[in-house]
Amino acid sequence: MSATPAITADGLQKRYGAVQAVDGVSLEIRTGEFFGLLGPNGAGKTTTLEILEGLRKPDAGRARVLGEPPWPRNPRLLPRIGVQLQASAFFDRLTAREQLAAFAQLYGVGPRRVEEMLARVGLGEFGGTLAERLSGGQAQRLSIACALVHEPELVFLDEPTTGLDPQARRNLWDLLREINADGRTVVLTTHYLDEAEILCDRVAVMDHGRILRTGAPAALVRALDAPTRITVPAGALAPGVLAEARAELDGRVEITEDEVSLVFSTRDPAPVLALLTEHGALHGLEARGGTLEDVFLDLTGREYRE
Ligand SMILES: Nc1ncnc2c1ncn2[C@@H]1O[C@H](COP(=O)(O)OP(=O)(O)OP(=O)(O)O)[C@@H](O)[C@H]1O
Repeated sequence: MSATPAITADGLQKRYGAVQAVDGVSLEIRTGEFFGLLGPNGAGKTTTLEILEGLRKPDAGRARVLGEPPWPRNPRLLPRIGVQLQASAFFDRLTAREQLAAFAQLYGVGPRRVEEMLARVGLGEFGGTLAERLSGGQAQRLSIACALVHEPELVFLDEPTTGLDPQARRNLWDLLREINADGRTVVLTTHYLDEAEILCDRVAVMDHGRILRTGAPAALVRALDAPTRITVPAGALAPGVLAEARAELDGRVEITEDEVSLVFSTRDPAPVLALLTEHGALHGLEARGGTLEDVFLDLTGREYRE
């Protein structure tokens, strides 16, 4: 990883009428990093991305992308960055191959690269299919191929997996990982917590136009010091044992039971595990630490809604 950041932003602002869409965003994205802007709908992720892509002028603040100002539209940057357009922006009545070839031509890239890219994104057999006939996942792959056809160092992706079924999302995650493993810096926006957690080296958690926290997903979760939830099937402990445990662990462990589950919530799981082991109640045990959902709740005081 090079020491020069791929992107820096300082105090970015953007207002649309009464809406302050971006409200003082500062960030630094390292070269080679897989970076996520994470937040609920309307958090200002797309607007921030568009400023970094050079598609929108900020009202205030300063951005540098690969050492260059992205605005006004900077011709030195265009060959070095890839911007994934929404699938709906495809030209009408073109096949997947023709669509990609049109992008390749814009960048002066030859036809061999078009075939390579089709294969690379798993569309090798669909080159002759009309873009409008592709499935949601295939269309996303084609739009990613269009963003990559000129081999950019830095790729911007705006909610690349929105609307896809779980299998298609997983397949696309594999592709995105490969793109990053090639050495490219990847910046994506997402409102999916699991996606951010699984893919991103670091995320910026956004809400109401501001970045609330930036860090590696695991580090953000750890810093929260959220309790561990240990769950076993309801009835795993006899009522007498449970009553005794409640008395003994009072103040250290919160114990709740409904018809389905017996749940222990604690920052000190050892005595709970010892108790369950002693009573042969480990069958079906699940343990879960905090998640980015807890981080969001902690930062905003409200539940995260995708
Ligand atoms: N062109 C525009 N004109 C007016 N308001 C806009 C425009 N674009 C975005 N907004 C508003 O600015 C705010 C931030 O929008 P933005 O699209 O950046 O958020 P987002 O986090 O990407 O959300 P989403 O996932 O819904 O796209 C929202 O309140 C949105 O309604």
